[in-house]
Amino acid sequence: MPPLPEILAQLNADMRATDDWGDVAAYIPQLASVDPAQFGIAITTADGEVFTAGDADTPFSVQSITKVFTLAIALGRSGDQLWKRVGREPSGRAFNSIVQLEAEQGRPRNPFINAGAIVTTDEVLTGREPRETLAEILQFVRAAASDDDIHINETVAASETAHGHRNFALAHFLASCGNLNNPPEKTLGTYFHHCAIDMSARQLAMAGRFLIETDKLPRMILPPRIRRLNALMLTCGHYDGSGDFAYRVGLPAKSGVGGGILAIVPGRASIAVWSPGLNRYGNSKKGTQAMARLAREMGWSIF
Ligand SMILES: NC(=O)CC[C@H](N)C(=O)O
Repeated sequence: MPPLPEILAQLNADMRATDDWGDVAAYIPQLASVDPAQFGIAITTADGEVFTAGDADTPFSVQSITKVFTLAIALGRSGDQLWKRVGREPSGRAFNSIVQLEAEQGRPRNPFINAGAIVTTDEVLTGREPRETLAEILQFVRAAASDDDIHINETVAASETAHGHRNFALAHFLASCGNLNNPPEKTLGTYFHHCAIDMSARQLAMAGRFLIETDKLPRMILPPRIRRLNALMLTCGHYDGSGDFAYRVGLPAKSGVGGGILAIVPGRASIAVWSPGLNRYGNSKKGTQAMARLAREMGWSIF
């Protein structure tokens, strides 16, 4: 097998060789105006090595990938009590589905679809102000990445709020079912802001290290919880494309509508890939292709 830097350089070249980049998210202008023809990848290993290729230092909107960090904090705060409010089954529906939430009386299917992440955000927010909650989330992400240069993009957050009709519908429905502790506007404001964190692929791969489960790195959460977060990423991390991603790649992973994907190779590595064009499930098109090839070439599938 060629060394990892060579594999990444070849992957980067091959991803750029075709122009089927997919379509960027169009629901807010800040994402709609991103050039789809970009690709970056970063890998951090349990041994502390970092490998990158392509646009690995370009910041992008991590969006739903922050749901992993919020869930880790919510579980740290509330433990298994959280599961009274949100389930842990794959949704088989779009990430912003309204119909499923009604059919299931306001208990979202899992913490990685929008309704579920609104609930975990609400849980972390309970008893605090949005400012403190966002500071806690940012602090967690920065500590995980060993990098203080990670920030919330206020323009993206404002735009999410201005265009967030569907998320408002989900939050109000949750409130009507008694599954929101805070006013919908307050919880959503916090949710929109943590989704609006910008990171590069390098920063995201670094931030994912706490999910690797190894004695070689500082521990941020307990091993049983790491395993459970990984299980949820595998089964629910790509919305209604989760089965397809598990089939093609075979790694626990979480995607965001900004075109990022964070994948974990248990015991070995954290991988972040970014390419803003999306496939029909709203997951990065080239990012998924690249992950599939990398996992195959490195023999990294967990199966
Ligand atoms: N899939 C995503 O990344 C969705 C996150 C986005 N902020 C939303 O709420 O719609």
